[in-house]
Amino acid sequence: MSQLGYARYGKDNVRLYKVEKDAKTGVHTVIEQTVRILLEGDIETSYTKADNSVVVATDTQKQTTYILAKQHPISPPEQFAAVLGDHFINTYPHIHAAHVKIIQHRWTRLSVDGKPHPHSFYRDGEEIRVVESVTREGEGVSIRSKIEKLLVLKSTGSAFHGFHRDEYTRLPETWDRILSTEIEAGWQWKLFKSLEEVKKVDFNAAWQAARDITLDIFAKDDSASVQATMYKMCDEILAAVPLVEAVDYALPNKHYFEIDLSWHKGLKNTGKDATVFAPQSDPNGLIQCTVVRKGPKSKL
Ligand SMILES: O=c1[nH]c(=O)c2[nH]c(=O)[nH]c2[nH]1
Repeated sequence: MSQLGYARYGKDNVRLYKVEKDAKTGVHTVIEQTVRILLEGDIETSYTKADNSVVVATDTQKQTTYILAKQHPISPPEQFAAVLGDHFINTYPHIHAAHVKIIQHRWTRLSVDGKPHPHSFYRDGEEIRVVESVTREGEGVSIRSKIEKLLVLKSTGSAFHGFHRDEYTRLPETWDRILSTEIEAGWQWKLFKSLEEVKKVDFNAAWQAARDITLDIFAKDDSASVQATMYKMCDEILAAVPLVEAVDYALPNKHYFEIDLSWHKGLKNTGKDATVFAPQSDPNGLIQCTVVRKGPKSKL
């Protein structure tokens, strides 16, 4: 009558905190992550025959996360994701693939009396660093790194004109508008054949470059559209990180509407006189793209 089409299972929302204490200086470094593990393999009978003998319990996966976090660095998260994936496919012969997602939360060192404090940190925004990896037996590790929830706004230096017009078009052209978005940027690494290959890569430098490029272009570009600005970001990241195969962005266009206040004593608040705006929570534009290195034309 029926058969299992696809299955994977694991532990989600494993919260992890690790501190490194420099014995000489007394300086602590802290990392907080949220980990998801999903395993694939010869696990059909656990669904179809109530056969739990093939189940590596999700609690075991959680305990393993803690143990490997103790035995290995958990930063950069790309490498820890690969360590976890490697463990599951090499420890259990019937497990053939491990999907690992790690969200790294921000703990930024506090400055106190003008000096970096040795053991105090603060959350300087909701931005997260995300890694999604798949370790597949006999193939290697596929890794995608991401920046998410980085909220930015520029109060000028953005235009939108020359767009297609027809009888459905109401939007006026603008040469000066507010541009705000919550940055979601991803970069796909070339397939790594082994954990050893992964360990040689400077993922932190790539993350820093992607973040710097994103913010630099956001601020400096005389933006013709979200589309044109995000393409420049992708292009520069591809140039800066040779091991990256593709860069993608998903940018909501968070609109700020002008408010006509002329009904009140002729108050001027439109066009070049606009200073008070109404931020919109919805709807929002959503502009996405993936940019790859030049080669045979890909489908668009
Ligand atoms: O940068 C933009 N891209 C669009 O596609 C678009 N559409 C729209 O209404 N405003 C904007 N802005």
